[in-house]
Order: sequence, then C-alpha cells, then structure tokens
Amino acid sequence: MAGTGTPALGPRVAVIGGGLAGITAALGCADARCPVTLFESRSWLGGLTYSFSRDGLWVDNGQHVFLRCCTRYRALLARLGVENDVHLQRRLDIPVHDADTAGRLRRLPLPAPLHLGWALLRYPWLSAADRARFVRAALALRAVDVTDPRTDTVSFGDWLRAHGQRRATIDSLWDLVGIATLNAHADDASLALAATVFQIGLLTRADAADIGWSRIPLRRLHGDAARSALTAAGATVRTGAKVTALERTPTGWTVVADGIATEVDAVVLAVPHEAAAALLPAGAVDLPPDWAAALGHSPIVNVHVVYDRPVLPEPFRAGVGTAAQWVFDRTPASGLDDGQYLAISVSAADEFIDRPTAELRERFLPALHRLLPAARAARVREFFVTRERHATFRPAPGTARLRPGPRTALPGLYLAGAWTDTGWPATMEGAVRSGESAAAHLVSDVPAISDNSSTPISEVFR
Ligand SMILES: Cc1cc2nc3c(=O)[nH]c(=O)nc-3n(C[C@H](O)[C@H](O)[C@H](O)COP(=O)(O)OP(=O)(O)OC[C@H]3O[C@@H](n4cnc5c(N)ncnc54)[C@H](O)[C@@H]3O)c2cc1C
Repeated sequence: MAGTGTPALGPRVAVIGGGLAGITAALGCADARCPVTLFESRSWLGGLTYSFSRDGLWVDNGQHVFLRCCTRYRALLARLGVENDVHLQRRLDIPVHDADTAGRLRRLPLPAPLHLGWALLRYPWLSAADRARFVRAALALRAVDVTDPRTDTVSFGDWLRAHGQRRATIDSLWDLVGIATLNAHADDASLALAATVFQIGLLTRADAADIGWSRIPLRRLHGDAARSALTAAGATVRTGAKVTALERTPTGWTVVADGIATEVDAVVLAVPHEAAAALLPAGAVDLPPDWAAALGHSPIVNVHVVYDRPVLPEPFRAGVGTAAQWVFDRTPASGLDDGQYLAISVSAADEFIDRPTAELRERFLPALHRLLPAARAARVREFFVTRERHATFRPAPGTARLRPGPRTALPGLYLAGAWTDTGWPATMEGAVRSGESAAAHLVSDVPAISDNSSTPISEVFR
C-alpha cells in the first residue's frame, strides 16, 4: 500500500461515491500507489450502510448481514482492520417460527447439499412429498447455467412452480432465504440471480451460508474505519462534496464538485445507478436509453422496537407466514444497557414503504407478538421506522442486460456499484467485488504518470 512516505506512482484517480464500492475502489487504487481523491456527497462514508444516534441509541439504517461465502466483503473488513468487530456463526443456524410452530435450519458437518438434510426432514412446514420435491428442485437449481442469457429471462417463481414447488414450500423455504438476499419475492426475481444466490450460498459449500453480522454500528464498521484506512493509504477523502459534472479533457478528466474542478487521469464512478446515468458522458455505456429507470428500485423497511425486557432469546429469528420476515436483536450494537432493542427487517417492502408509522405499529407489533410470546407481556418503550426506498435495484428477469461492466467505452472512466455487472444481486459483497474490479481494470489500463519504479503497477496492486 502507498501510505505516507511512499512516492505515488500511478495515475491520478478520482473515485466518485463513498459507499462500499467506492471505498474498495479507492483503497485498491491507493494501495497501487495512485494518488486518489474520493468524493462523497454526504458527510459520512459507507453509503447505504450507515448509522445514526437517536436518544442515546445507535441505530443502523437497516440490518445488514453477510454470509461466509462473501469472501471479498470479508477481505475488505480485514483491510479496514475491523474483522473482529463482526460475528460469524460457526455453523448456519436459523431459528424459524410462525405463531404456533418452531423449526430450525441448522446445518450438519456434512458436505453440501447433505448438510441441510436433517434440518429439512424436521422442517415443520413441509410434508414428506414437499421434502422430496424440494430436494429434486434444489438439485435442478444447482445445475442451472447462470451464464446462459436465457436464464435471466425467466422468473424464479415460474421456475419453482415448473419444478413442482407448492406455495407453502415457496413461502416457508425458498422465499425465506430468497427475499432477504434478493430483495424480491420469487415471482419478481430473475432465475439467474436467484440461482446464483442459492448455488453459492446453499448448494455448493456446506459452510457458505453461515451468517455474519456487525457487533458495532455500521457507521463505525464501514465509514469511520474506511476514512482512517484511506487516509493512512495516502488518499484524500472529500465528504460533503457532491460531484455535479464529469468532463473529458484531452489528457484525462475534470471532476467538478462544489464548483471546484479537479483534474485527474482516471475516474471510478461508484454512485447509484440513476446518479451514474446523470453523470455519464454520452457514449460511455452501450445500454438502452432508459436503462437506469428500467433497473428501478426495491425498498427495504426496518421496524425498530425497544422493549423494557429481553423478549428474543436468540440473536435473530425468521418468521413464516408473517410480515415480520426477520427479527434481529440490536441490543449489543446499539449501546442499550437495559431492556432489548429489536429490528424487524422487511425486504421487498413495496407494501409498507409509504405507510405511516402508526399504521406500521398496528401491523407489526401484533405480528411480533405472535412470533415472540415473551413480548406480549413486555412494555414497548420505543417504536420507530427507517425506510430505504432505493435500497437495491429490482432484481427482475431481464436485468442482466441493464448492468454494465467496470470498463466504459471512454478511456480512463470506470464504473463500480452493487448495481453493475457483478453476477450478484445488490449486496455488500457485490459492491466490494465491483470496486475491486474497477480498480484492477483502471490500474492495468491507465499508464503511470511518473513511474520511477521497476515494479509494474499491476503487480503492486495484486
Ligand atoms: C436497509 C438495507 C438493508 C440491506 N441489507 C443488506 C444485507 O443484509 N446484506 C447485504 O449484503 N446487502 C444489504 N443491503 C445492500 C447493500 O447495503 C448495498 O448493496 C451496498 O451497500 C451498496 O454499496 P454501493 O457502494 O454500491 O452503493 P451506495 O452505498 O449507494 O454508495 C454510493 C455513494 O455515492 C454517493 N453519491 C451519490 N451521488 C453522488 C455524487 N453526485 N457525488 C458524490 N457522491 C455521490 C452516495 O451518497 C453514496 O454514499 C441493504 C441495503 C439497505 C438499504
């Protein structure tokens, strides 16, 4: 890495957008000894993963989890020096409940897909015939070619029904995992993205789906740690700096933020897709004219409830047949030292995103109390809602053709973001992969401006 005292060798780089994609791209370029300036319009780094303080409580904008198979996200945590601030399950274990029944998706120490066999046998929402049909569909899903463009034209829901999956199996099993990872119901999701998630997460390596989460507020885990790491790597971080224009010059690029123009040799544009569409110069990407609108958005709502006593005995619980899809114990990360703070994470939340808080309270407290009998006798001390309207792009069939790769048609201009063509749905892992990819392409494409070293930049980067 460059760090202080190491002469910069590579091209001058502007990274626009300080989410996980931009942070990763900026670190990649800085570690390759490029002089980097990161422009972020908000006052913090971390993008869609952030926290705020509310009456002494640290609140994340939305519960974020990762899986053991999120190798590049975990590498970023290590690069930021915060890998010990997350908890990663030793073995996948998901307590699943409805109002009357309790189940558990716990893996055994067996190779995939046998690791989930015992859990399936005891999964209370499936009949014996459902279990047999589920296994047949899972094996068929393992064989789906996610690189075949036709796979992206099919809806996951249609594919599941064509493979004998009944509504109850889709609701209690496929959507339990799928909605949380894809941010879409099976009927609204591309088979290519769904198959990617299930193949990588559940059907290939037994330990891939062990679940991890932060033990500290997301802002400290990502934003604050990134600012320190970037500064230590020699990068300049400009927060509160909204880029309003990106212009090509005869030798490079001009980035305009707050009326100030900065000349650079190369740019990584790591902003959300509609912001990218507004900044990209004509001819940069070969996409349909309405590509950003077509990629669309899918919302996530988090319902936050503080009880006067512990009501959830596990770190999280998943719900079947309820709007309370996943409930997390936020107490340790929030700084609360009395009572329990829960967050209900509601993905694909179109139904709830515009509903007033009072209405969500009427809907979600009874749902929570059906899932958590101990909550019925507890007092609700606080109830509030966070809404992320633009949480992810809509992972619908036909999305793949709307996601550009890291290289644009214009020299020195690269794209990153969870919405770019990573093969993953919009996740932290996808964002990090996109940032790594943009930085790697930039470093290998753009010649160094004052290379006094015999070491090629591409080797420094690796
Ligand atoms: C509530 C919620 C829950 C989620 N849960 C999970 C989860 O459990 N697991 C998971 O893996 N993923 C989850 N995600 C998705 C994940 O957070 C995102 O996919 C990822 O963080 C996106 O990172 P990014 O860098 O691509 O984009 P962003 O985080 O959107 O970063 C883009 C940045 O660009 C900045 N910007 C925009 N325009 C400009 C401009 N003109 N100039 C300068 N800066 C600009 C923005 O302010 C932003 O900081 C969740 C998302 C939300 C919202």
